[in-house]
Amino acid sequence: MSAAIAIEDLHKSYRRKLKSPAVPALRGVTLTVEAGEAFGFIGANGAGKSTAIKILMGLIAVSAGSARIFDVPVDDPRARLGLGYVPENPYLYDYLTPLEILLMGVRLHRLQLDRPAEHCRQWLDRLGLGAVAEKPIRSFSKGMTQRVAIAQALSIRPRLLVLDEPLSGLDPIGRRDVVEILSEYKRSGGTLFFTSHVLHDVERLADRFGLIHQGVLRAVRAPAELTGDEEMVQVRSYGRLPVDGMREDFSGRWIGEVPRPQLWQRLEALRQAEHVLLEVRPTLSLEVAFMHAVGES
Ligand SMILES: Nc1ncnc2c1ncn2[C@@H]1O[C@H](COP(=O)(O)OP(=O)(O)OP(=O)(O)O)[C@@H](O)[C@H]1O
Repeated sequence: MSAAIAIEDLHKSYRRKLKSPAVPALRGVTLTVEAGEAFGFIGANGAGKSTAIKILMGLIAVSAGSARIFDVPVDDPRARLGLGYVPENPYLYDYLTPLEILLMGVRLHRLQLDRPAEHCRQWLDRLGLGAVAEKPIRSFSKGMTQRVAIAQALSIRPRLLVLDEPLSGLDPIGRRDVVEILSEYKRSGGTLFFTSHVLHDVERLADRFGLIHQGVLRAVRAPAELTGDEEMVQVRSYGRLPVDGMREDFSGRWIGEVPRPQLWQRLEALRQAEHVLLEVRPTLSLEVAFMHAVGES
C-alpha cells in the first residue's frame, strides 16, 4: 500500500516583492507518513509548518522536490479527493449555515449517502453545533467556526485529515472534545497529519512527531523518546495541608515540580494529605524537548 504522504527533498522559497531575493521557507524536507499513522508537525513560529501544509493541499506550488498523497502528486486535484483539511484560520462563507457547509463538502467529495442531511447533522451534533446548524456562521465565534471546519473535514469520511493548529482557537473543553474525536478517527484507521505548538495536545494524538526548524526537518521521534527521566513535571493540587515539595500558589492551591521518575511518590503524598489533583503536565516545551532529543541546547 502506498504511503499516505510522501514528501521528497521539498524546497519552497517566497519572494516578498517581485524583485526581492527569494527567502527559503522549506529547505529540503523529506518525510513519509504511513496510512493509519498520526503525525504531528511541530516547530516555532515561521518554521515552515503551514508552508508544508499548503503545498500538500495544492494551495501553493513547490520550488523544488515533490509531494504525493496516496501516490498522487499534490498538484493533481485527485490528490484532494477524500482529504479533510482544516486551515489555521478557517475561512468559510459566512452567509452559509454549518449544515450547508457540510452538505457542500460531502457533495464535493462525492460521498454516496442515503441521507446526507442526517449524516451532516450527526457531525454537527458531535462537535456541539446541533443547536446552530441552520444559523449563518457570520455570528459565530472563532472557536465555533473552528468546530464547523473540523466537522466538515470529518464529515467527508476522510482517508487523510490535514489540520493546521487544530486546537488553537478552542477553549479547554473544546480541546478535550476535539482530541477525543480525533483519537476516535485514528482508532477507526484514519490518517492524521497536523501541526501544533502544544506538547500536551500533540502527545495525546501523535504516533510520531517531526520537528521543523528554519525550514529543515531536524528530527522525527515517537513521544516516548522525547520525555527523558530528567524531565520535570508540574503538579498542581488543591488542599488544606502542606505537602513536601509543594508551594502554596494562592488560597489552598498548590504547585510543585518533580522529576518524572518521582511523580508517583508525589501523587501518593498528595493523596495522603487529601489534596484534590488539579493538573499534571510536562514543563518542557516541545521545542526544548526536541532540541534535547537532537542533542542541542
Ligand atoms: N506568502 C508568503 N510570502 C512571503 N513569505 C512567507 C509567506 N508565507 C510564509 N512566509 C515565510 O515563510 C516562513 C515559514 O512560514 P510558515 O507560515 O510556513 O511557518 P509556520 O511554521 O507555519 O509558522 P506559524 O507557527 O507562525 O504558523 C516564514 O519565514 C514566513 O515569514
